[in-house]
Amino acid sequence: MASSGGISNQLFISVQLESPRLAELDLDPHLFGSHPVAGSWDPCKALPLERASAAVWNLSCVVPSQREPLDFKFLLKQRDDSSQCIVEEGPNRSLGCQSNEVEMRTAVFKLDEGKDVLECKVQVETEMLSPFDLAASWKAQQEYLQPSRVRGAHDVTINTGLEGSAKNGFASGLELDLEKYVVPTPNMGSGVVYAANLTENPRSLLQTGSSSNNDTAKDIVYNSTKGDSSPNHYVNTMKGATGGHAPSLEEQRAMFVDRGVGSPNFARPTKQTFSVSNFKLDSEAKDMPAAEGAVAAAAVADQMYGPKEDRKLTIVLVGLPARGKTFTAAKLTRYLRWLGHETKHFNVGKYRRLKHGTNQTADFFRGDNREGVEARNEVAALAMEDMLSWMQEGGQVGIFDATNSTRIRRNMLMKMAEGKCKIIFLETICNDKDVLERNIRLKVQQSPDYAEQTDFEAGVQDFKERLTYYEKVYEPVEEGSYIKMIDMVSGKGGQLQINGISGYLPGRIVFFLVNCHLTPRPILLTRHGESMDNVRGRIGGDSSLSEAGQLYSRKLASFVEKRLKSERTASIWTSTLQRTILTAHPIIGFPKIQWRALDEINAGVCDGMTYDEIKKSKPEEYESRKKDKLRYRYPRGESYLDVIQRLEPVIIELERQRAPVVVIAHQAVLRALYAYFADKPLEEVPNIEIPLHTIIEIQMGVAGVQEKRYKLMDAVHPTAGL
Ligand SMILES: Nc1ncnc2c1ncn2[C@@H]1O[C@H](COP(=O)(O)OP(=O)(O)O)[C@@H](O)[C@H]1O
Ligand SMILES: O=P(O)(O)OC[C@H]1O[C@@](CO)(OP(=O)(O)O)[C@@H](O)[C@@H]1O
Repeated sequence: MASSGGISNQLFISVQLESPRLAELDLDPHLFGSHPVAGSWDPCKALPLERASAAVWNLSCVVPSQREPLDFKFLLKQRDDSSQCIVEEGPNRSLGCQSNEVEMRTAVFKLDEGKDVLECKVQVETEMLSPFDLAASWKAQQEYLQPSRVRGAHDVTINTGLEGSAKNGFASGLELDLEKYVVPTPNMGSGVVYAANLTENPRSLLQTGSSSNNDTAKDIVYNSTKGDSSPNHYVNTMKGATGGHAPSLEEQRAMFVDRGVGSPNFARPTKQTFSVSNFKLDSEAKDMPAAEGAVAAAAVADQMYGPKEDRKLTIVLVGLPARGKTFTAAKLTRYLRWLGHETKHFNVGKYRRLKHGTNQTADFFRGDNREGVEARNEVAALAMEDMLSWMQEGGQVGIFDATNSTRIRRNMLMKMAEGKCKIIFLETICNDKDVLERNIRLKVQQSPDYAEQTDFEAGVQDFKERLTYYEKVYEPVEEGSYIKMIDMVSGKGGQLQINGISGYLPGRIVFFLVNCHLTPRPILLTRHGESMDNVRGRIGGDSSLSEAGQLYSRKLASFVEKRLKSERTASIWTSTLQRTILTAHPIIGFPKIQWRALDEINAGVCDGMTYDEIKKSKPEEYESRKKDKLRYRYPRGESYLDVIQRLEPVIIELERQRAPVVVIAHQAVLRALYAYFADKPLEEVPNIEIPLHTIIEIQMGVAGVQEKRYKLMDAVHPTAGL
């Protein structure tokens, strides 16, 4: 199978059927065939062609590249009675699924019990395309509202037309008001938490008790129930944290599995340093990279050849206030943690608030207020010290979040980091007045600095004054290695400039940032409808849907239609397994894209077995998985870590998309995707609850990520494993 970067190519099929008589006879052409996408030879599930002009009907669809040829035929349905089908004469049409082809055989239909013959001109083209090509093609069509072609192929137009649900007996009985289906969210909560509140707690300040105040100190409570007095045991209950999670003990302690990218710790944080000799000596299984392939290979190379300071990385944010520094820092932290890098976000503002209180007026930030400048430099140095100590204890990537807007400040940081870690400056620049105005208002709403300001407009005024003081002394970065994000969110000619960036991890960071944006849109995550294997308690496989699963597919179609009715465009992503394709089938009007990367965790030799059968016939496998479900790899199959690795392109593409996306996938895969959005530690991934017949809506917004859940129906057979 052809693939690029872990994404399998797809066979794009474009069909045209032409006859002036079809419309006269009130006949609608359809296509049905051997693949589930084409209805598995079930005339009820045949794909309708869309009328392009008086005599021409079109259909484009996508099937995964496969070994078996795709057999199909045309059939005609009477417009007012779709149960009356006329199948075309002659042998099945057959498409080899690996190449580009064109077929032109005329379709012949016998009408009126053979007394009349209808001939239609047919053109069938196939082409191998990547999911990216397809998404680009769809986007182009939406933007220009005219047919576009990507590498010569037509647009993706699947299940278009207004028949569909009601006509095919797909009525779902869904309530008009979707709010009726909302259920509580167990994790993220529906409120947005100001990202700075979730950053590292200032251990130097808390340990020495040098806090002079205040609200912030009051809000950081010692979690005595855990009986541990280390600074990591402070639970943040800051104002505004409505349902978001402060890093828990487990999260902070989470055994981050190094997926081996540019860091010295292979299996867990440890004070040991790495050398070629201890690499050889300590190469027992547990010290080896948890993931294999290119990622691990890059890590081995880095570990063996890279100078020590290159293996620790600090991203130092630079920029005027309200330029999205904290927002970007939090997002990058989440991404790197999800990939398995031990990453921490240090926010100097949090240190300032703890040491100097939350009620500082703009005056405190004046460039000629010597006391103010010294106080700010002092807390920056404290945060940097904390970060460097943490790195010495095994941390890999530190994100240092402050304005750092003068050269003197940056020089101080570089000096402190010398010989300890590599520094990359990440400068966020925004010149768009509208975006700035929105950002300023968001900051005054969210920042603990204004929590006690009852007059909102007075807060805005004070913040604007603070901004002008910063502007007076601001020196854009021209030194060292840097990434500049310039007007990336305004949608008007934004760009990313980079200087002196090298190495695997910095490269990934650049790629991630270039794909991020702020366009609000929902991402809907759902498992497929209940499958026959779910009913039998069998894992893996490629079974079709149970009756309950089919009902869910219809409810989901109705939900998508209602939820996305005001959207200009959206896309439906499925895996290449038929339970997700069948679940997507009733959805009309949106392109559907199959991703191999969304296929369920490969259970290898256990595929098709029940958990009980595994326990009885492979007790050692059962026990190993129970002990370490995250790292356990099924023999000839995959581990959760493998799944996360192959999902990275999916995450990047979800970040890049500006339109809503509906992801119909599987339990393990959705656990991994959800963990990214909910910032869950890797150790928790294999046990995250992803119930059947429930939609998890992730709202990507200007203030961060929010979650909402809709339960459309009960799951009959629970399918959580081991
Ligand atoms: N690259 C960016 N450019 C401009 N605004 C951004 C960017 N990224 C995020 N934002 C927006 O800026 C708002 C304020 O961001 P924040 O991170 O608190 O600012 P800062 O830390 O720079 O003071 C965010 O809520 C977000 O909507
Ligand atoms: O990792 P565990 O908890 O076993 O969950 C993953 C399992 O979920 C299942 C259901 O048991 O997913 P799916 O519903 O997509 O079929 C299995 O196929 C898969 O092996």
